[in-house]
Amino acid sequence: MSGLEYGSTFALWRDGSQAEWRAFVHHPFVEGLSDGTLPRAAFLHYLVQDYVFLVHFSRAWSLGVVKAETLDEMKVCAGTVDALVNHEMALHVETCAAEGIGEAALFEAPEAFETLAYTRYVMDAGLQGDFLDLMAALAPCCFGYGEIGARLAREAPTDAPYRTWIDTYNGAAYQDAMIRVGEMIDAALARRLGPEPAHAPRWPYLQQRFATATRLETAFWDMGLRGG
Ligand SMILES: Cc1ncc(C[n+]2csc(CCO)c2C)c(N)n1
Repeated sequence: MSGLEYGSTFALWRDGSQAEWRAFVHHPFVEGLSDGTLPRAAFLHYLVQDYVFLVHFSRAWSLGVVKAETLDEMKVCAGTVDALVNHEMALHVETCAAEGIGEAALFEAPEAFETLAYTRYVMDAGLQGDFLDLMAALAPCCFGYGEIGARLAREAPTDAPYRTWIDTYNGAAYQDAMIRVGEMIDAALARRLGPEPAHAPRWPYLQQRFATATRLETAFWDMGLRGG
């Protein structure tokens, strides 16, 4: 991958956190999704926690609407909230329903510390900081799953047991939405930091937020594996 699929800011952030990024996108949990060796119990444990994660992530994207400075930023953030609460969580609800776990149980699921740490870190980035701090903390989730979905769609066998998960994140709807998020983030940085955002004094702080959120993604996979 050239790293430019989701915009130039993401490419810079990813290059600035290479070790953390690799640990996230090549995690054993991801390789298990690809070759089908991931235990079903680990997948379901992950999926229940991911539902809780998405509830709080929707709140964080809603904060993006509050912190936005342009209508385009509001549109992308509001569109992501809509996609999450009205569409994306359906993958979780349907897969869990097939295993006898209802939506009320999902909503009530006790939150793992890893879920709590990651979602509240992102929320705090947005509350303490501004729109850019929030986007730096949200970016690994968007582009990481986009990258993983695209790679696994190429590498995994067509009849892989976790194909529905893979196809969801490799799907055109998801990939197009992430491209749009990447464009919006590039414009948001240019607007606030000028044409060379990486030279701005606060760039290292944004890079650090991206790195921390990436480490929290890795911890989330670790938590999934322990549930197996
Ligand atoms: C732990 C975890 N990280 C990332 C995603 C993927 N994701 C969650 S919210 C969102 C934004 C727009 O849809 C994306 C891409 C996930 N499901 N679970």
